[in-house]
Amino acid sequence: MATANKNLSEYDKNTIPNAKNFRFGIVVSEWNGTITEGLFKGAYQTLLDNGAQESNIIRYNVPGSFELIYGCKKMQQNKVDAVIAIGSVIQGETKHFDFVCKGVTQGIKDLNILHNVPVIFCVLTDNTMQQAIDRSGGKHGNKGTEAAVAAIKMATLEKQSHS
Ligand SMILES: Nc1c(NC[C@H](O)[C@H](O)[C@H](O)CO)[nH]c(=O)[nH]c1=O
Ligand SMILES: CC(=O)[C@@H](O)COP(=O)(O)O
Repeated sequence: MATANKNLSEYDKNTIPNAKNFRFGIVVSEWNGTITEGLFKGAYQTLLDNGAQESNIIRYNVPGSFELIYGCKKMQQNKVDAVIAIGSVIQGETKHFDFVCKGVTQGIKDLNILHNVPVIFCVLTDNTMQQAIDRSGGKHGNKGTEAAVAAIKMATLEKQSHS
């Protein structure tokens, strides 16, 4: 289902475990900063809305989405229960968009395989700035909200897998 048919900010609060005992890391790319800050605000507020404590949310900044891989690897070492990787990649004139998107996708996938701390993919890969605006608090909602819900669910899964 395309995002256009599903608002990214909509979720059933009754299906979300309470996050009060979890620690979260959020790694934010500085490229397209107005977009990534919107994504961060959505994710941060959703974590708080579902019981997370401000003192249990750690933020790192990295220059661009490609550096999310290293930043998330370091965040995984912070005794957090889940990591959210936030970036905004927007198509330019060249194929660089393809390499950045593929690189960060593969890198975050690898981190989920190599370490037992889930890393949530909150990286917008848009053709235009308007598409990014629409998905970071605009008409299609906020992918940061979606990512925070995923982070809480995956932190819960990881905890259950040890019990
Ligand atoms: N064009 C975008 C980039 N490019 C920068 C790379 O992510 C990386 O920081 C650079 O290649 C140095 O390693 N990054 C984004 O996040 N968004 C873009 O649209
Ligand atoms: C995703 C990118 O790296 C891209 O925005 C850079 O723009 P360009 O392809 O015009 O160099």
